[in-house]
Amino acid sequence: MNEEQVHEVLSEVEDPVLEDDIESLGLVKNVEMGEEDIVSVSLAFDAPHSPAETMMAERVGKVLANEGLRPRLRTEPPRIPSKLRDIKNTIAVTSGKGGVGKTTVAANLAAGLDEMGAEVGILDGDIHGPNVPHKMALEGELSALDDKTLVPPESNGVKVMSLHSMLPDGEAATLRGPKVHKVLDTFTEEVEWGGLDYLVIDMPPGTGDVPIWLVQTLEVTGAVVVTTPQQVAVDDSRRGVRMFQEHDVPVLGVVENMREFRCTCGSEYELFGAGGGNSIADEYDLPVLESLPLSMEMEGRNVPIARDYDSEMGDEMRVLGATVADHIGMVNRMYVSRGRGGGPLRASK
Ligand SMILES: Nc1ncnc2c1ncn2[C@@H]1O[C@H](COP(=O)(O)OP(=O)(O)OP(=O)(O)O)[C@@H](O)[C@H]1O
Repeated sequence: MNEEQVHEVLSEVEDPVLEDDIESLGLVKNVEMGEEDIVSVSLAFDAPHSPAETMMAERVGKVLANEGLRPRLRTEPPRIPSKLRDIKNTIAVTSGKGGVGKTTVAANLAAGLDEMGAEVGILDGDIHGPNVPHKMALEGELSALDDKTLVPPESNGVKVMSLHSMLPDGEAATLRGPKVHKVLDTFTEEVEWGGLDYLVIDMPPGTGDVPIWLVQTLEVTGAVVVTTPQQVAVDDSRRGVRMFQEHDVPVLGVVENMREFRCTCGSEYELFGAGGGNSIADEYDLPVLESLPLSMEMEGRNVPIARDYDSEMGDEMRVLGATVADHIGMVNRMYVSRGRGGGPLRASK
């Protein structure tokens, strides 16, 4: 079999999200026949552990094996330029309003992706109220390799970079002007992440100077917008969606948090109304990535519930990790096949 025939065989593999075959989408970057029926195929996949990309890679392996070939698969990143060294994908988690669970979702997204086997970091971009360390029990402290390189502490394998680790308690809230910019520069230039599949950024709430600086400076792969069902939270989230769209950052979808109160007695109550997540998702043609209950299990936790395999909420947070990875993969593959911003971001599920 020659390389052209291999390409033909590969056109049997469908991308279930983009609804076309991987050859037509331009996702097969290179095919090389080697000795003893070994065929090396390089695919433009860059969302490690995404269920959709894992499934497509398995299918590629299968169709080639059916032809008597011995496939060796490689992935070739789509090369969306990144300001941060060694980071494949950056995911901004944002909310229009404080207190809706943005940090909780960011911490659990990071933990959920880590549970899938990915290399993950989290950047606490909420510099005036850095809360990430409280939600992720840290092992060790921030250390320095030299005067220009900081090594973040870890939480169960997730690297955590927060202003909280750099400043005495309470000092972050008083940072102003040039000092804020110095801190932001440190975050982007001096942290040794050591090769990540995903960096989750817990964005400051709202659409002020700092979030806009982060969006402009870090080449964000995709954004997740967290809202509660109330109308005020939804109104504020709209501004968040628009901020990302204005800076050409794909919004992956909406997470609706505190949808209803789930009591340990088994009953459910809609304390904050209903439908907020759906209304913003419909308005901007975005998917609802996950709809999470208000759960008593979240009380006083310092380890993300995504680590807990006995909890229903833990299952939901891990599903969120897989869904977000799939949407990041979709953004990257769309970038390869249609160019950035080339089409609506709704997965066909
Ligand atoms: N689904 C949930 N069920 C119960 N409690 C929750 C849920 N999500 C978040 N919380 C709790 O709500 C509080 C606010 O959450 P969190 O700090 O994540 O919000 P935030 O949007 O990041 O707020 P801020 O803008 O103040 O940083 C925390 O005490 C958190 O434990």
